[in-house]
Amino acid sequence: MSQSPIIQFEHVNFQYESQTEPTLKDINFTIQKGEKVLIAGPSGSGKSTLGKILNGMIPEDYPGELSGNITINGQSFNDLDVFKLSFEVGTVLQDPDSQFVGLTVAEDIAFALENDAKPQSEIHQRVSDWAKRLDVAEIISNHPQDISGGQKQRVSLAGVLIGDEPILLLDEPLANLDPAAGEASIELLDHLSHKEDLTVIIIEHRIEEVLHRPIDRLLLIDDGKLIANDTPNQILKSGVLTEVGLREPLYLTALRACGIEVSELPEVDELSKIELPDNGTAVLQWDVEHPIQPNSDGAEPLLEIRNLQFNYPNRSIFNNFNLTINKGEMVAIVGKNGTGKTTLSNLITGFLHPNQGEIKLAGTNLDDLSIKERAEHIGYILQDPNQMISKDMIFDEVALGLRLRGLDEEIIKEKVLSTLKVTGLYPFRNWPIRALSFGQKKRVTIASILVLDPEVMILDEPTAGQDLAHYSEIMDFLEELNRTQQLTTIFITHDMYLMLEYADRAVALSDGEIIADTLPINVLTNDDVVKAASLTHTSLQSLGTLANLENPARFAQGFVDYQKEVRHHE
Ligand SMILES: Nc1ncnc2c1ncn2[C@@H]1O[C@H](COP(=O)(O)OP(=O)(O)OP(=O)(O)O)[C@@H](O)[C@H]1O
Ligand SMILES: Nc1ncnc2c1ncn2[C@@H]1O[C@H](COP(=O)(O)OP(=O)(O)OP(=O)(O)O)[C@@H](O)[C@H]1O
Repeated sequence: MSQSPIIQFEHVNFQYESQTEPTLKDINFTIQKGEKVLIAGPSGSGKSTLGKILNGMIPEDYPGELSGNITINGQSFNDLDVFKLSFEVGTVLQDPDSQFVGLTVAEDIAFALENDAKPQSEIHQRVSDWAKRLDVAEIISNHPQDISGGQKQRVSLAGVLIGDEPILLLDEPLANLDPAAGEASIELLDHLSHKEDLTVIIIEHRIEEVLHRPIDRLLLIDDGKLIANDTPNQILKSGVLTEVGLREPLYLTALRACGIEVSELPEVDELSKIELPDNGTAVLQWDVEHPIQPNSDGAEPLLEIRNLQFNYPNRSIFNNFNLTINKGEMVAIVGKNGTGKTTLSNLITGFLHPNQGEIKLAGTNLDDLSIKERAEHIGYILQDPNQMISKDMIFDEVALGLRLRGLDEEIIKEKVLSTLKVTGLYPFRNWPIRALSFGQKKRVTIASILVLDPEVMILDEPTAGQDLAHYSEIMDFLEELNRTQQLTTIFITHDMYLMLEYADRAVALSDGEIIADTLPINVLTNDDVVKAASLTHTSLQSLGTLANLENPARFAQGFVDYQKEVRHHE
């Protein structure tokens, strides 16, 4: 890494036109050429706002008051417009949908090169190389809307990496990727940054996943201020991440729970660098003292899928698929990007129709119900909140379904406000939705379904883009509904901790087939399933292995359960 600044912020403030307070306050930092920097911070702290300044969307698309000095690759920000900046900064946005310009995946990946008027043969070659590297070659002719969420993320990554800009900015690049693909992307970025002197800036909540490969520096933002700017090692030791409501790597939380003084260990930013005091006796002792509680199962079938067959015009997804979800269960559906999880949800909610087979809810064949009637019973939260939102104001969005049901306005108000409270949105009740961060928008969509009291909730990646505090708030709330009202909950997730923490059953899919249907922990103990479903082991398991425990996976589950217990008592 050469010591020459590529990005410099001096006393930068930014206030959106519609806000009364600045969103970024006196931000100062320098990023050197070739550095790999992680920007983290709670939801709504201003991370994406900072990203939007870097790529010129602020002030171009989001007007407001920007002050201070910014230099990018030796040029003053004042001399750079969005067009000029696009040669300096390649961006992968948080919401890949808003970035697609081509009619096919291939066109989309090629866009930057077409713009540079590169020869067609070179474009072809490079598109096909990048498509292979990001595992999207198979869907290269699809329309960008006709691919899965994780595939969209990979396509936008390919479309940016192909452009060769000196600075790469990625806003939540891991949000929709399956765990194995997430690791692969981080490895790819690491490889590129070593080889090509590329400066990489990653905005992410998922700190542990980003630290899968070394990061030079971590910038921590809280409430619009830069509160830490240091090596990951120093920041992790300080414990500041949990103080601002972010999730530190779980192996560190586990070490602290075992009574090990993390701040006294020399290097903690990789589990493999940690030398456990007394050969891990403290971990062993903790493990013995915390046996896991067996789950009780009550089996009253609620949702029954029988002999389901479904294909898209050019692709078969399900062939004789069978699954029963029982009343009151909290089920996680996990598996590789593009394996059919969202398709399955769309078949249940009626947005798609099976070619063969049937889906029943409490004995009623869902084919007999319209989408609207199904929606009375089954709430569906999409991966991308922007696809669900139709109103300008938060209150109106959450009230929409109740108004369609013709309820009295007083009752609507009461229900909406109480739902806004439990979803943590009450302070924003009079805000326009466009002034919310991505994570906050996601909560609005959850609120707008919860307010309708469904019997089954299907959530596609409920916690993607959420910081730990909001993630726990939403999931604890769903869990409480599940416990007290027996609300059957199915969630699709790529987050292995989420699965361990909240699901009482996990269904792992691969190529449209169920390859495991068992307790979450059993999914992670079976190496064949982990591989086929593109999952990863958790660092808690690796810590268990490091401490020579007999059953490291059981330790992981024990610790996750323990943490939840502790949180409930706080
Ligand atoms: N278009 C906008 N207009 C007005 N205010 C906005 C706009 N976008 C964001 N904000 C304000 O800036 C704050 C920070 O938003 P930003 O998207 O930068 O947060 P973030 O840290 O990236 O959050 P998340 O992790 O949830 O995506 C929001 O809470 C909101 O107050
Ligand atoms: N409208 C469509 N037309 C054709 N193929 C589609 C369409 N929608 C999805 N596909 C393909 O069907 C497969 C399953 O997609 P689906 O969205 O169900 O996957 P997923 O398991 O939810 O993935 P992810 O984890 O990335 O969200 C993918 O290979 C995708 O490219």
